Amino acid sequence: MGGPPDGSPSGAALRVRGLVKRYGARTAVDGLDLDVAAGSVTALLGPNGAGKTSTVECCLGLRRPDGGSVEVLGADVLRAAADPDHRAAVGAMLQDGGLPTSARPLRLLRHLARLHAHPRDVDVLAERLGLPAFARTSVRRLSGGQRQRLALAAALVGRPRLLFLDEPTAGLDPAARLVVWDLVREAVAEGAGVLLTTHDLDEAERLAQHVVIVDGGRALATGAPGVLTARSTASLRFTAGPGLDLGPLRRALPEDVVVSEAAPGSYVVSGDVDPQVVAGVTSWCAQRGVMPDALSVGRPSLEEVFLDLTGRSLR
Ligand SMILES: Nc1ncnc2c1ncn2[C@@H]1O[C@H](COP(=O)(O)OP(=O)(O)OP(=O)(O)O)[C@@H](O)[C@H]1O
Repeated sequence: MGGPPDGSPSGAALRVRGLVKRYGARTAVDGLDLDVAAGSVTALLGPNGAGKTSTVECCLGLRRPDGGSVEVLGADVLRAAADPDHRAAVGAMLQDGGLPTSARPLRLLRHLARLHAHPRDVDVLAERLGLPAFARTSVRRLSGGQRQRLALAAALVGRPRLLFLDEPTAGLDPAARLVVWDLVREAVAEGAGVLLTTHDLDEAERLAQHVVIVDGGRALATGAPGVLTARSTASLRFTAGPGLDLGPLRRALPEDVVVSEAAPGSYVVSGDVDPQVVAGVTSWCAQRGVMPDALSVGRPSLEEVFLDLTGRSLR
């Protein structure tokens, strides 16, 4: 058996061009482009039904695309899926696990490690993910979070050069989340390319160098998290009692400035927010005896950019 494939000459771990996936009359993925560079994380973000899972399944060779191309470590995905060396170089942690239900966690990990040329140290990996606490429990009896930690260990144990992580920290406690993030960063530092699907924008901002926001199977925006947030204009936010009458404030501000109560007691002033607008808001507060709390002016978070683009929240 040869070593793991080195990837394409460009260093791309994954290259997707014009991907189309249809289920009967429904088009789940509609001409999507996607890149994962070696040694980096690309986050695929989108609301429910956006086409993320279909995309990942096409990239893993689990579904045949209806159009476009998918290159995995420099080879066409369907050829790569049929080649054991390529398969060994790709790790995946999927929502429905795919772990054998009668297996015991540590025995399963040791078995998987033996299938790879340069596996991670099973005991160290298991310890970090807290697997020894349920080493004797069969997969079918594990809790959701335990199964997830085992699935991540199984995806990482062979030191994959391309790693698919589908909501890796959903439902994990905060301490386990930090461990998962550390493990992902370590895999990336060793040169792995990671495609991360997540509903957690904080996770995307922390881990990803590149973000693709999808909806309706199409990319609505792509770029570094900082670039995506910098594209949007600054807004002013403050909290105060809910239900303030915003009519007089709207009339006091320029027409292109939008004032809204995004959630009860949480106010957003967006548009061309300049010093005059800030002064207009604070003097309106002063006239009404309103003490604005947590008043800030700044670029929106990735979460707000996402909401603007898709009109939907991720959660
Ligand atoms: N096997 C299937 N047969 C028919 N339609 C499907 C199938 N799988 C997915 N779809 C449809 O394709 C669209 C995209 O689904 P997909 O699961 O790829 O989205 P997603 O972004 O992963 O969603 P979620 O965040 O809810 O997991 C949806 O409209 C879904 O109903």
